[in-house]
Amino acid sequence: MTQQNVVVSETKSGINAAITMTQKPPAPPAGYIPIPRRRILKNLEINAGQRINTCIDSMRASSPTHVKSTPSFAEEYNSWILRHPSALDMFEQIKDASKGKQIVMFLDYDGTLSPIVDDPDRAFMSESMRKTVRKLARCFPTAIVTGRCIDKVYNFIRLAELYYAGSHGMDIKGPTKESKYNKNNKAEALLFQPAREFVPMINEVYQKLVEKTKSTPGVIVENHKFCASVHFRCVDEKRWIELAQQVKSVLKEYPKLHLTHGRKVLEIRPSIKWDKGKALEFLLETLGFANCNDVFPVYIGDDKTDEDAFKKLSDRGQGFGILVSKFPKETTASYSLQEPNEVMEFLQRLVVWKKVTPRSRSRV
Ligand SMILES: O=P(O)(O)OC[C@H]1O[C@H](O[C@H]2O[C@H](CO)[C@@H](O)[C@H](O)[C@H]2O)[C@H](O)[C@@H](O)[C@@H]1O
Repeated sequence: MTQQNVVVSETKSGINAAITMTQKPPAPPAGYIPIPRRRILKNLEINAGQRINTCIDSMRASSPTHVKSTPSFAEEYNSWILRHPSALDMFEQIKDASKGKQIVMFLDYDGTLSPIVDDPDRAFMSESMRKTVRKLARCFPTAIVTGRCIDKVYNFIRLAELYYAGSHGMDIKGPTKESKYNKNNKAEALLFQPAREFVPMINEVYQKLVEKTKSTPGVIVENHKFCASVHFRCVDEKRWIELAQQVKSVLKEYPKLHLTHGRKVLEIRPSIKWDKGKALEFLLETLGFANCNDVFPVYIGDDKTDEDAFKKLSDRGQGFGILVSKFPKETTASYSLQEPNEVMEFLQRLVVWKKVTPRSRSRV
């Protein structure tokens, strides 16, 4: 396998934070009114408290408790579905919009191809979903874009003909099985890891997180090689503050890492300018669609981290995003599907359409 250049850029905030902690404060300017040290410390405590509260708010937001039968929910849902109609209901329009263009499929895993379950190690994909994705990959170039590390997601999917972008796009690999889209196994050489230098740090943080959170019942910590996850789906809500504090106390030693939130999961990620949106763009370039007008990328995902990819498509003005959700959520995706079963139906319809569409009407 060949390896492409490693591009790593760090956010200023992480570096600044490190400098602030080690440097002596500069001399006060003329007219400077000294603030008592006690008040500064108090303010720092308030800021730290606010940060924990923000973290707790995000943890709650990742697990909304909607009462579907209330009139206000119905009203909110009806207005949302008008803005993000079902991709199944809009299938004819989607077909029309993509005619003559090369569809490229991007699929998130958890909550999109497999239903959300309590134990991340048991998030199995159904056999019918696997068959559908296999057929899909015969019709269109298809990539899995996931927060999980490639090895874990591959164990669930087991389809060698797909592109994989694991660890939130920080680990990109091409198909290992020859297909229509990677003749002569050219794509097999593809390996792109923009956060490679963070692997030892993530390993260290993972071990510290396991140690720090072991007193919190229900917590699961996962090592995804280029990032780590702390699951709180099975942690009693009364202990969320304690858990957020444990995680933050580990992270404060690592200014080059930052925290994001997924579905009942805290994600620890390197502070580099890379996300699922960048991974999508990279894959389109790899497939030869860098400056192409006749490409039609479709990204299906259910989580906050998928928004980076939805936004990328919206910025490019190409294709569209589909959010998998039963509940109204703020999103840049154009369409929606309620659950993995609907995703499967949508993919099956694409396959059937592709098979009956004369060659002249679609690009491949
Ligand atoms: O990008 P994704 O493929 O959606 O991965 C995001 C996270 O997915 C997994 O966690 C989620 O699914 C679990 C199994 O259903 C569920 O228990 C958890 O609450 C969800 O957040 C995965 O375990 C994480 O590491 C991924 O970051």
